[in-house]
Amino acid sequence: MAGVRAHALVPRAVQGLAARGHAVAFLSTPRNLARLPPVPPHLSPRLRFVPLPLPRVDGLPDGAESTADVPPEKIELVKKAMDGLAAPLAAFLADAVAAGRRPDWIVHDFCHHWVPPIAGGHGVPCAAFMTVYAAFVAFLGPRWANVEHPRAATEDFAVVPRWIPFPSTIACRRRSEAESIAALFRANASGVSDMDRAWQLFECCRLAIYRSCDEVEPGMFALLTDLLQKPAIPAGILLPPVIADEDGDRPETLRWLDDQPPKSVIYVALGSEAPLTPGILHELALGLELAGVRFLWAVRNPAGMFSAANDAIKDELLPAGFEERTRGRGLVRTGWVPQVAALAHGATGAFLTHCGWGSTIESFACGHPLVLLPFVLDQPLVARAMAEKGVGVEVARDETDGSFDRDGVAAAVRRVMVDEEGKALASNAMKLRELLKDQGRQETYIDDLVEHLRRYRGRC
Ligand SMILES: O=c1ccn([C@@H]2O[C@H](COP(=O)(O)OP(=O)(O)O[C@H]3O[C@H](CO)[C@@H](O)[C@H](O)[C@H]3O)[C@@H](O)[C@H]2O)c(=O)[nH]1
Repeated sequence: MAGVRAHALVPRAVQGLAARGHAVAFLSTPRNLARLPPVPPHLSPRLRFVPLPLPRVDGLPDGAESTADVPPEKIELVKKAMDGLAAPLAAFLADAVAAGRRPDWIVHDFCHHWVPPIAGGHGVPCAAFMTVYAAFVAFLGPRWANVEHPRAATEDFAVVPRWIPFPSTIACRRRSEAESIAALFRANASGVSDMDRAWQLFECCRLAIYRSCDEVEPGMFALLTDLLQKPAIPAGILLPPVIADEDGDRPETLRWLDDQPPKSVIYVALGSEAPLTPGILHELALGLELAGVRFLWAVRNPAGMFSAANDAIKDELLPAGFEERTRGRGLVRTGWVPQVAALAHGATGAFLTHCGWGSTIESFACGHPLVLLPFVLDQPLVARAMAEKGVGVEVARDETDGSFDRDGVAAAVRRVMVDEEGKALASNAMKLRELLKDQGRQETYIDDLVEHLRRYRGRC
């Protein structure tokens, strides 16, 4: 499990298994492991992080190990480099088996289609862990459904797939959205299409685990079980805990929030994979300026979130004079921002999000109304679902080319933060929070997952 996904998931999912008495080895690359929260001492006897150095591939910047470290056009190179971990994983597994420590399961990310054959050679079953919106997996569909109903043109992704048996609005609305999904079906610089990775995985794994739950996506797991012909297990929303003081040092972003009035700030972040151009960042900046509200903006450096010289690059990313004109009511940060803690802060009142599934889930915990600015993959489908739930409004876009402008940003931000409509959105978001805040209920999803792992371990 690479990068930002692991950062969000390790505390609840992996620690949740260790807390139930299971020994867990968490394999990832050194830099991704270093970004993870430390293992609590009471779990350290059962949970260990195992670093597998990432092989070099041409064109991948030094030190890049996750999608957050590279611009969108290099994301496939991260997958290609990750594919080079097949031999180290095989060696790790062979050693474990030889030492009498054969794992009961390997649980892995969607893109590692090479894991099940290696695991199968040692008689170890695999489970795929899907961190995207589960409905998106149903929208993509299994291989057999795509063979029966081929989707060749981008227009084919603008309609609800025939294999969704109940009334649904799940379809792309704009050409740019459909194009990003159609691209998943084509071979890319990693040498394998994303759909081939996912399909090979589904065909070989025994279970598919989803970061979701019935309260958020009712009916979806029965459909996925049916479509993919293997149990679809919701693991719950796996909210990471709020860590506000890292090593006792309160981050500057949180100190800035401490000085703002309650619920006055919109937190702005667009995740790690949205294809951001200077034009997009400028319109977003000018829209925030026009909206006239307080904001905390975690800007992803297009060169990679962890690039050095993060602050120097702001001059290139932002419109001239933007920071001076918004000083006092806005803060822009280009490095890592503790998003979960920023969202949970009392000064934050709304979230402008790209609708990545991780960010969307994190918003549920705080009951924030959303300004929806989706770009690619599952994000447009998540945005539509959030708008249908009445918890957010989407930034207006040109229906043909998908572009947006500062006026659209300002209008959506004001609808959520200033206008009367914002109160209804906030109230709906709080209702959703109430539905999901039952930690006992969320823990039963992990208990059910453990039960499934037990039950399906011996089956072929
Ligand atoms: O400065 C930062 C930047 C990110 N994060 C965290 O990083 C994660 C970002 O995840 P997400 O919101 O899912 O965004 P992406 O990284 O863009 O997610 C990719 O993967 C998701 C599934 O895992 C998909 O839903 C998205 O479409 C795809 O872009 C979240 O937990 C954030 O809290 C921080 O804490 N601080």
